[in-house]
Amino acid sequence: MPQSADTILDIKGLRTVFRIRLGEVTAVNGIDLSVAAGETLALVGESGSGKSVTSLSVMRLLTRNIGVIAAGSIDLKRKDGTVSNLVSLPQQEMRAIRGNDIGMVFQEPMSSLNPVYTIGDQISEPIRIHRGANRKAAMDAAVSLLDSVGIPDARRRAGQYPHELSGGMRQRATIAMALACDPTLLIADEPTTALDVTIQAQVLALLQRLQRERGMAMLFVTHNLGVVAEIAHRVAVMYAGRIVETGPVAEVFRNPRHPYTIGLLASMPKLGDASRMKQAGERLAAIPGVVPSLMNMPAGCAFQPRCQFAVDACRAAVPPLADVNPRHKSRCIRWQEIR
Ligand SMILES: Nc1ncnc2c1ncn2[C@@H]1O[C@H](COP(=O)(O)OP(=O)(O)OP(=O)(O)O)[C@@H](O)[C@H]1O
Ligand code: NI
Repeated sequence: MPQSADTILDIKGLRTVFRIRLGEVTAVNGIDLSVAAGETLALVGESGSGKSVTSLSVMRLLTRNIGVIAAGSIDLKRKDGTVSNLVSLPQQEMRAIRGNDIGMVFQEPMSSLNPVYTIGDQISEPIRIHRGANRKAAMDAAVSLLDSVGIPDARRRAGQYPHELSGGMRQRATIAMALACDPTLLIADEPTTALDVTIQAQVLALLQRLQRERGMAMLFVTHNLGVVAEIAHRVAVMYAGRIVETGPVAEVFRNPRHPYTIGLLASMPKLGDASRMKQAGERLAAIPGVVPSLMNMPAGCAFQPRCQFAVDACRAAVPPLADVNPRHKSRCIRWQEIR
């Protein structure tokens, strides 16, 4: 499918490997993904499927000398309209892109916040660096950002240190920090997983509102299909480093065409049942069997040992990503038969 003019992130053939003592593991094994302006793409899958390694590859935050992008391209349309292939940029240029063209929100807000600086100083810092604003103007911008992410009494909060804020308020502050320079792309990796259930819903709603208002592209990593249904336009389901199904959220949920997606959906708690939604990660174990070890992958389709539909051909070769329709793809040779 041709890329639309407003494609912000365009990943092609990405392969990311880890060179560890026992050898090499391929955590991301040739994935294609694109996210347009104004669109949220969710990456979903069980623990270890390669979601975070994908987002770390885009941010070029892989552990140096251990995690390596071995193949593929990651084109990012930047704020000035130019397109850069992030794979080939030196780290020095990536530092100018992170926090400027790409905003980042992680699971644990304290991983983004420095405990020894006030919230206001931390949010105004990128504004001073990337925009060249003076101290006063940058602080005013930080306070207005804190206000826009729903932090009450923003001026006073800006003068406080991270430990003086609740977990939910801290995550709102990191979101404000991520948005400080008006990024074209927001990458959120499990941004609500560490929060209380009621706070989770509020932070999700906040991210959704900000994504819409700012027309950003958002890459949203989660293991929770309930969250996908709430926030994303399109979904890519990952399994053992590959995308096994992708398409518009409504269509994939209504008409899943990969046995793994069908299993995930079957083990998903009912929507709106917040306390059970939080347990969705554990409940994915409702699919019999376990995710294969990347060091010891099964022959053919990686899901075949757990699949009730598997036939000999599934063990013979890795299935290609087949077109269910131009927007909906499944990496299952039996996609037409399964229900
Ligand atoms: N620093 C590392 N060193 C070696 N291998 C790694 C490293 N980080 C990730 N991996 C490998 O990559 C695989 C995928 O990890 P990743 O963090 O992307 O999973 P994930 O889908 O984000 O799972 P989770 O839902 O638990 O966050 C891991 O199972 C592991 O084999
Ligand atoms: Ni992860």
